[in-house]
Amino acid sequence: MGSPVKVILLACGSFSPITNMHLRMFELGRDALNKTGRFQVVSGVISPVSDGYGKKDLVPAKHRCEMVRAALKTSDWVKLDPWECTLSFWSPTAKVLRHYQEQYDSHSNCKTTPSKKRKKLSNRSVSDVQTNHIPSSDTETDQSPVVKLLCGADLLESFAVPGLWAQEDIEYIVSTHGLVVISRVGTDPHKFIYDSDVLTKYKENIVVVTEWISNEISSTKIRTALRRGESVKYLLQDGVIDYIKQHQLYKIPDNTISEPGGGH
Ligand SMILES: Nc1ncnc2c1ncn2[C@@H]1O[C@H](COP(=O)(O)OP(=O)(O)OP(=O)(O)O)[C@@H](O)[C@H]1O
Ligand SMILES: NC(=O)c1ccc[n+]([C@@H]2O[C@H](COP(=O)(O)O)[C@@H](O)[C@H]2O)c1
Repeated sequence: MGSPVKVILLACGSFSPITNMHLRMFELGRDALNKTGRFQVVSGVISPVSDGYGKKDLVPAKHRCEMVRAALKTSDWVKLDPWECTLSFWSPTAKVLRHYQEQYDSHSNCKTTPSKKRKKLSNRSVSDVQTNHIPSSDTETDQSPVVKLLCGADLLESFAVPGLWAQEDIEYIVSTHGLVVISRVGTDPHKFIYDSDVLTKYKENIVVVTEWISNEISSTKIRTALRRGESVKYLLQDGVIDYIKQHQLYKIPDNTISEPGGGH
């Protein structure tokens, strides 16, 4: 077997706030890909969504980035990339993946001596990616890593929500990049892939990882606990909890608490 294809795992999401489950996703994804022997995960990247996404309870990007930075103090291979969230407008995930792939391709090209012709991953044919084509010639072994989307099975299943994803974006993501999907309570990613023609067509590019130690840590539940003044210790990194306390995030603003006997 040739040398494994290098992979960068990219997680896109709100991260409002980043939880221990987000961090665990990276460990599960890296283990699963490396164990196949076909891939070698070289790094992980967290790309928080822009404030322009406008989702409820999305605290400003600067806070979400600081919380990600605090959480990643315990990781030596996952990094924050603030590019997406410094934009004022929302970018579809396909565009985010393409951006990062181009960044890594151009970075790798800069490091290559002119005599070495590098085949750009973005120019790879779909069939190369589909079959996880392992390069054999000297000129090909030096390829830049492939950026794969690391996500929970709920995000995969959101592909079926009418109007949420463009069909060409789904096809681009799964054919050119590939997905690493972490199972989540209440989801059935294998059935979901079976039910979708496009996901079945590119199923070789989708790695489903079963989280046997299932837990339902979600940012939504963390925000609910914080709003109610309940402890979130051991669900978030301590540095993230400190940051939330310091900046008083996820509290009900005083002016929304009803006056006794009055409206808002
Ligand atoms: N408990 C979990 N198990 C598996 N995947 C998860 C889990 N929590 C989050 N993820 C994944 O992390 C990624 C980033 O998600 P996001 O920041 O939107 O988190 P979330 O907890 O789902 O947020 P929210 O509760 O605010 O909707 C998504 O791909 C999501 O599926
Ligand atoms: N059409 C799209 O590209 C599309 C649609 C919905 C969510 N997303 C992304 O999924 C991630 C998670 O979003 P939610 O927190 O709404 O589940 C975000 O990064 C968001 O940008 C992308």
